[in-house]
Amino acid sequence: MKINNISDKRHKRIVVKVGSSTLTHDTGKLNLRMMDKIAMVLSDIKNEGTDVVLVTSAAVAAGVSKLGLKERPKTTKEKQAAASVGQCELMFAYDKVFSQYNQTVSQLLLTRDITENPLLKENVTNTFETLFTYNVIPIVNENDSVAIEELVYGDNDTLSAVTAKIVCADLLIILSDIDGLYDSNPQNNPDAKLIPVVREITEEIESVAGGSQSLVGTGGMATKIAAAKIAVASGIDMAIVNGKSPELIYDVLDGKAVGTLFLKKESK
Ligand SMILES: Nc1ncnc2c1ncn2[C@@H]1O[C@H](COP(=O)(O)OP(=O)(O)O)[C@@H](O)[C@H]1O
Ligand SMILES: N[C@@H](CCC(=O)OP(=O)(O)O)C(=O)O
Repeated sequence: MKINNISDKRHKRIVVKVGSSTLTHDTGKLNLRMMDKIAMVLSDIKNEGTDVVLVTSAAVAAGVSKLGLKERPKTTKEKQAAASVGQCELMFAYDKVFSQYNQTVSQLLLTRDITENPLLKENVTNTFETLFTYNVIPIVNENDSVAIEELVYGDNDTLSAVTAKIVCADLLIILSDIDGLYDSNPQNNPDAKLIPVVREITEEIESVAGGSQSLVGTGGMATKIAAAKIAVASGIDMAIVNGKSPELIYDVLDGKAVGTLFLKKESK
């Protein structure tokens, strides 16, 4: 069933965000099979002629594992150091999996306040646009050594919406550890029901979106709603789907009823 007009136009540019819980095993180590699946789908979509940006988390998780730490650090400086180690590991793994599909990737470490500084915004925009002309898939994470606030609150969801706004994407897809937004947190309520389409982000929608309960994820649904607000206000549709099946990205592009879709103002 087609639930939206997303598939009526060809997508010129999409941003896909994937969180730490999707990218790591319960052991805390990187889930390489998952990274491979994501690389395959995104490379395929790129081959169709759509510009793709990947916003990724999991630098801290990868660093914790590589440093052999027993648990995720509590202090900001330890998280920053772990992210610094883990970001190398993460990009090394992405470079390898994307190379299998003949795709060149690049790394951009951003802070979400870049839109507030015209010079920084112009520099970042120029970098993205030039990378697109080279047919590169840019891979974005927070600059965790610089953006202390974001590391503390852990919120790559907002950064993905800011990125989608900067590159003027048509669509932002957030891959989560859950099927989408429910009318209450399914971890606490087994009767919770999936909300397939959100046409307006009301107070009621905001009130059902809680925090994260995972050991590695941080933002929960609350930060995804914050991201959706930025996206829809910027004329960008946003979808939340389960990251366990990256093939769902094709379904979103085809306008099928998967996950939760937040419609931009003009689509209502
Ligand atoms: N209303 C809700 N619907 C769905 N998930 C919710 C809701 N409220 C809170 N959550 C929590 O948000 C989590 C998803 O966010 P998060 O833990 O940050 O993972 P990820 O980084 O994979 O997106 C869910 O697993 C769930 O525990
Ligand atoms: N930027 C950091 C933290 C971001 C974070 O935890 O976000 P998420 O996993 O999407 O809730 C990292 O890469 O580990």
